[in-house]
Amino acid sequence: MFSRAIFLNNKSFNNTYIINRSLKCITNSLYISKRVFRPYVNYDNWISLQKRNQSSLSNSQNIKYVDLSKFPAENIRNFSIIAHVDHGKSTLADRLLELTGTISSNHSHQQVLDKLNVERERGITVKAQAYKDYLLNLIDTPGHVDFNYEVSRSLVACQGTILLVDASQGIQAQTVANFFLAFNEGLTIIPVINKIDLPAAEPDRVINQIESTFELDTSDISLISAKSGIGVDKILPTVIEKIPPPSGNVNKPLKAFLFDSWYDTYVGVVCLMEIVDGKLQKGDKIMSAYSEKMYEVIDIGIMHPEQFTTGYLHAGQVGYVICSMKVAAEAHVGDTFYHIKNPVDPLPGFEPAKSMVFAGVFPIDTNEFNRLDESITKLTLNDASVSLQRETSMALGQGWRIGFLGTLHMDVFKQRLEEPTVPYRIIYRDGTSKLIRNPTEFPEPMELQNKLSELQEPIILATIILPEEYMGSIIDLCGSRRGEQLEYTYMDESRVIMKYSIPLAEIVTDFHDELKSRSSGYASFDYEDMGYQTSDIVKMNVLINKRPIDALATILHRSQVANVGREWTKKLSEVIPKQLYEVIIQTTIGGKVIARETIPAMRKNVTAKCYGGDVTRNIELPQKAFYDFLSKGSGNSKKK
Ligand SMILES: Nc1nc2c(ncn2[C@@H]2O[C@H](COP(=O)(O)OP(=O)(O)OP(=O)(O)O)[C@@H](O)[C@H]2O)c(=O)[nH]1
Repeated sequence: MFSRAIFLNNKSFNNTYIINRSLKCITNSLYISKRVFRPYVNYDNWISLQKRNQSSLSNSQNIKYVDLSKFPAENIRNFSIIAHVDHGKSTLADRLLELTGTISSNHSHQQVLDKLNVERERGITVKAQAYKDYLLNLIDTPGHVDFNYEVSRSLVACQGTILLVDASQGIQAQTVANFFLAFNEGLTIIPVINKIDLPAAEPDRVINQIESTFELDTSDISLISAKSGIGVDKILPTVIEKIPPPSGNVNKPLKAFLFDSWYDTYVGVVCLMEIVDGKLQKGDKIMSAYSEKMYEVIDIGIMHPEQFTTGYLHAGQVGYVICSMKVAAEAHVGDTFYHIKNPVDPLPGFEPAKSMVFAGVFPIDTNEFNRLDESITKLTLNDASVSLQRETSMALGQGWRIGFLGTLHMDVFKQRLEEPTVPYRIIYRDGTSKLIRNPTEFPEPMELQNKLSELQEPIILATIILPEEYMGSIIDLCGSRRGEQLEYTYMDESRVIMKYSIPLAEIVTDFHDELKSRSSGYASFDYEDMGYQTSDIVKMNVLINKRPIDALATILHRSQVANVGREWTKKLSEVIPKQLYEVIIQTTIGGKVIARETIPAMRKNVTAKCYGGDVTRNIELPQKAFYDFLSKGSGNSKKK
């Protein structure tokens, strides 16, 4: 397994692995392709796509000229499509763009928007379409729960949304989550049932679900097949009729709302903004309400579907803005921009991005550090929501601790990372608190005793939708992950929605896979942040001949200590080769030994000598033993 390589920035780094929790679990291999290297670059920006696939995109003659002055606010509709994964959002978007002539109906285009599925998970784009006398801005939203905040911000830029539901699958967990995000933003929600061409389609059943779950009016619901085009022509007239125009005032001071950005190698950071009030034009000097940094607008226009310069955007319009922003990290989703001489109150709801899942990354060959460092730094340049910290481990040398918004976000960086960490919170008696993302930051026993008030861990609210016959098995699963059932309701005669509160640490690994396998793929899952909750968490140390191995320390719930402790000592005893002296492996909590294994010495006489003196002096735990230990799946041991 050590022969595999990862590729960052298209360069090969042999023997480089991504390792969770500093060292507890090494994955089989890490393959970061060039494509994943820019994970959240928005490839719906077709300039990027053209570079990748010239033949299918050489239709620039199809781009129509758009004169923005012809579209007063009442003729603008800003809308989005929200759906569970695979319910047909991209196919419908393609179809709508074809209908308006924004892209050709040439089949080579089909699913162009979907070619980079991983990247698309977070892709938020605006594709402006001129349709009759209307300018329709289709604002694409990320499809995954990790980006709930990003979804909610991109919905802020819309006045309405199409809630797309697959006619054969019905309402799924992300349909529910996305519905409530749109509902909470006060958007007009237009339900649409897709895939009616499928033999398994049950539109009547899905209509019932939509009525009972969301209480939406379905009297004139559109039944469509985005794939074949059936019924799609009715959608845009419904959008124009039902969704209100934006209500901004062009005469008020500028208020521009940033809801997405990406990094373009040629032009730097491209921001997507909605002009809530006022007018923004090329050459204007603007300021971020969050960072108070100043920028000058270099280019501005709409996505049609490529960047199409208009020189200005006014109230109600949505488009791209290129200003003198150097790195994506300066573009904060939800931030408000104003003219430097005319500050305004920022729009409510802004939250700086917060990482919830952390992974340690170390090169096996330390000579690769600089090259890997360069590539990882570039990665964070492109993705404002990745956080990066240098980390040094005694066992592994220099590496990085990379923070992600959630598990999918991390998956883009790394296809499968077995056991990432979550941030825990320490509350001190004096009322102060601290977040810890790394077991090395966990307070020492003395500090715990003298200063600590409580320890807390992040909790999520899980929404699981499943056929009733799998309830027992999923209830068992949630129970084994310290989940607490909050409610369950029947969506129709055979499908159930269950709500659970579960510690985030319990779902970041294989929860989703396990849910799928226990329900034969029928259960769907979505989650939202529920904040922190008091928890009996402890730090477990691993000692080799009495010396703690920092990279193997872990934070876990007290209920898991006995099992994990025993399993780890056993696994380590299997992978550490015999030495000239006896090797003692222990797992401890606050000095108390949980489990112990002994590897006998190769030769008795040497053992006696070493063991009698400084037991730590001669220990040279080979790195390979660590990797073997980790690759044996230590990370999953908690779950067994
Ligand atoms: N039979 C049928 N298949 C469809 C229809 N619409 C989409 N599909 C197929 O469903 C699959 C998922 O469609 P996408 O448009 O990629 O779905 P999506 O919601 O964008 O998926 P994500 O990008 O993963 O969020 C693709 O294989 C489509 O070809 C339809 O109306 N009928």
